[in-house]
Amino acid sequence: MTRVVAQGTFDIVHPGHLHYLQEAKAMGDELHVIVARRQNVTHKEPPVLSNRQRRDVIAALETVDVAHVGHETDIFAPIEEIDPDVIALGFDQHHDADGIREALAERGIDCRVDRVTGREPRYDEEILSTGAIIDRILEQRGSE
Ligand SMILES: Cc1cc2nc3c(=O)[nH]c(=O)nc-3n(C[C@H](O)[C@H](O)[C@H](O)COP(=O)(O)O)c2cc1C
Ligand SMILES: Nc1ncnc2c1ncn2[C@@H]1O[C@H](COP(=O)(O)OP(=O)(O)OP(=O)(O)O)[C@@H](O)[C@H]1O
Repeated sequence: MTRVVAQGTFDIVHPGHLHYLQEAKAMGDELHVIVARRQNVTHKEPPVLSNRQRRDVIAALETVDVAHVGHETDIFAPIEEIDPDVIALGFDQHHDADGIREALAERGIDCRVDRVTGREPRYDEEILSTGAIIDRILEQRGSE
């Protein structure tokens, strides 16, 4: 049984997220998803939706076996608990795969780190970024 971990913010789910989670699931048999805590999303605008709401939506997806709200301070604490065989990084996740491999080795966690592919829009109106969906909302509703 191969256990895979995926992670991200997942604020307003879109088909790019579905692609990521499907590819991550295809790397093994059981998919766990760590949903980033709002306080740890510091490299972009923090999510609009709460930790729990984002976790609950991800948990309801068919590809996902278990969804967890991430740890407050130590991103490797849930990894130690889940004990995955593979960590699937998203195509544009800012984390450095080698840095993660080093941190895993220091903690004695035996786990592969792979990156999944990105997905391009399949039609004109398809929006594959939460930030772009929020921009569209502000554009269309912001002045109401
Ligand atoms: C292996 C791994 C484990 C993570 N675990 C946590 C965690 O426990 N808690 C958390 O808040 N964020 C965690 N994160 C960070 C977020 O999932 C995420 O990468 C970032 O904060 C959100 O940015 P993104 O949606 O652009 O990837 C983890 C990231 C990685 C790569
Ligand atoms: N178009 C896409 N194709 C493949 N994976 C994607 C796509 N969009 C997002 N992902 C993946 O989903 C995971 C979570 O992404 P995240 O929650 O940061 O969404 P986002 O839409 O990229 O957000 P934002 O637009 O605010 O940067 C990341 O690993 C990311 O690589």
